[in-house]
Amino acid sequence: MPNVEIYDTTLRDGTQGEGISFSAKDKVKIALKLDALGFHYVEGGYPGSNPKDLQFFDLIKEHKLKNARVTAFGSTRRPGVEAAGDENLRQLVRAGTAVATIFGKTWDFHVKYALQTTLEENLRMIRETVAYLKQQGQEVFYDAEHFFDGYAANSAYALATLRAARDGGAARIILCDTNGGRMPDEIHRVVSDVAREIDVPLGIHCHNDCELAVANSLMAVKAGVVQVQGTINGYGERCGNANLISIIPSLAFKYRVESIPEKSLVELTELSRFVSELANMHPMSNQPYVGGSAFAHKGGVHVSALLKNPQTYEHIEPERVGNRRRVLISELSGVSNLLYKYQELDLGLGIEKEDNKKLLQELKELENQGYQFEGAEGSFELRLRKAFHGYVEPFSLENLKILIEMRDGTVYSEAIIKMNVNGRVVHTAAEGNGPVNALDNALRKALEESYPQVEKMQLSDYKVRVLDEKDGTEAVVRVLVETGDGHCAWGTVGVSSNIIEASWQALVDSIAYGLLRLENQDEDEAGPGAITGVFRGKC
Ligand SMILES: CC(=O)SCCNC(=O)CCNC(=O)[C@H](O)C(C)(C)COP(=O)(O)OP(=O)(O)OC[C@H]1O[C@@H](n2cnc3c(N)ncnc32)[C@H](O)[C@@H]1OP(=O)(O)O
Ligand SMILES: CC(=O)C(=O)O
Repeated sequence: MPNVEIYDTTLRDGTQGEGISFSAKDKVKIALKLDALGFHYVEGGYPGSNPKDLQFFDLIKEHKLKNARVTAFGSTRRPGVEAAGDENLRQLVRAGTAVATIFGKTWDFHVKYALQTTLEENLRMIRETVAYLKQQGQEVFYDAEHFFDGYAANSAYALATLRAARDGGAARIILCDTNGGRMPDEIHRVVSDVAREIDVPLGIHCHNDCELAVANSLMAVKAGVVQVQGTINGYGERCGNANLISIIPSLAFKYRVESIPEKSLVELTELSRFVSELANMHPMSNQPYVGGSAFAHKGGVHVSALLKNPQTYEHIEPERVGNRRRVLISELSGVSNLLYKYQELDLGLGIEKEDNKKLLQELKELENQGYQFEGAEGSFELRLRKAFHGYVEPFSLENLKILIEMRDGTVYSEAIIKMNVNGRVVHTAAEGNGPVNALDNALRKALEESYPQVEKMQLSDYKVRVLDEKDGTEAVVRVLVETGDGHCAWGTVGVSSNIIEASWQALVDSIAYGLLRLENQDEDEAGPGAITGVFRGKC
């Protein structure tokens, strides 16, 4: 038995978040993933709301889940009708889940204004709905909506609503901070009070409107709840729900409270990214535990200590949640950042202290001009190799011409380049959707005979940032390019007051770095003695 059950509502409350919508099939994929990781409950949707949620409940029946119990969500019956005649409840029963979770009103203010019924009728609605669903063979969880607001306004009535749920036969009563406005000390005090009054196992469901949903959920566990409801990445209505991706490792590592099996914790980073991918949301880089920046170290002072002992600036080892440590190169770096990178890239042997200081100064000077190596590890490594390992790009530009022509209202772009590729002069031209695309096409064309591998490299992101807007169209721009080969991705940078030149620098670095990666991969395969492990980027 776990100490705390994890109840995931990504597929219901998560989809109440702005911009979040899953297809029925994607919902099934998420449910199966949560099941595989040992989540205890997966709330699949609101069957009384829409056909897609009903479809999910049909689809999920085709799968045998190993750990999770699927639950369906709905409300208490409408005022003045029989539970058996309520359309929402009919759909809830039709969903055919072992568990039904219903929400009901706790706050007298809501009963009066939202339901527009009497306090007594609300108590009957709660008790009769729970009892009816139980009679239909479902285990019933009762979500006490606005519990903490209701308790603050009229604690006697709020407790009476919980007793109505208990009398109807609820198996769990979940206290909800629906508006997300309550503070952690209050949550602890109120949950402790309720635990003394109500003899049904309690749960917690918090929203994040004061950025406290995780803290409030942890306080509720401290006060004795056995179930925590929340969503992956904290998706949900308004500012979101309690983020299970933070709650689960905090329970495990900070409080030694078991929830999902310990072996699943290393999968949390992957789970977070899997769900953000299906939700079509950018992963949040500063997300605790699993974000790309959660263990990214930038300040030289931090990196210096980290090299001596990682615990100096990390609250846990990143690998425990499937994340990894990163060190960034920037104007805030010290020599320690370089030393860390050398270790990471197996490149540092024999570099003198003075040379490190010189390279660091050069990097800081370049950052002052507008370069940014944080997102351009490819460009950084090329500089490192040029400075200390005699690296020379296998190609160089001799001549470049860009033609832009407006014909019959359409703009045509063409790039003509003359290059030296491995000592051979190559002259090519290519068209493109715009001058940068034409440039990219011409560069690839020039290289394709000597380096057919270039075909595998695709530009996956291209960002231009104007560095000093007040200079208008004369301003210096920074171009950041991300390139991938279907397996890994790497960033490169270019800076100039001419956007074409900045783009060219970033493109050249992207291809040169891609070739270097492949070359070293081949050498890796060639066996011991080869230069190893060049790339540590996003794979
Ligand atoms: C705290 C939460 O997050 S609860 C979950 C909220 N989630 C959603 O609302 C998403 C899904 N919702 C829906 O698809 C729709 O709102 C439906 C199908 C549930 C209802 O649609 P409609 O019948 O058109 O009603 P509408 O959405 O306009 O209003 C909600 C109704 O539910 C009633 N209601 C609200 N809470 C409860 C409750 N606990 N028990 C019974 N009725 C309730 C409201 O009083 C209102 O009734 P009214 O139409 O008589 O004024
Ligand atoms: C039940 C629910 O989603 C809430 O109270 O926020």
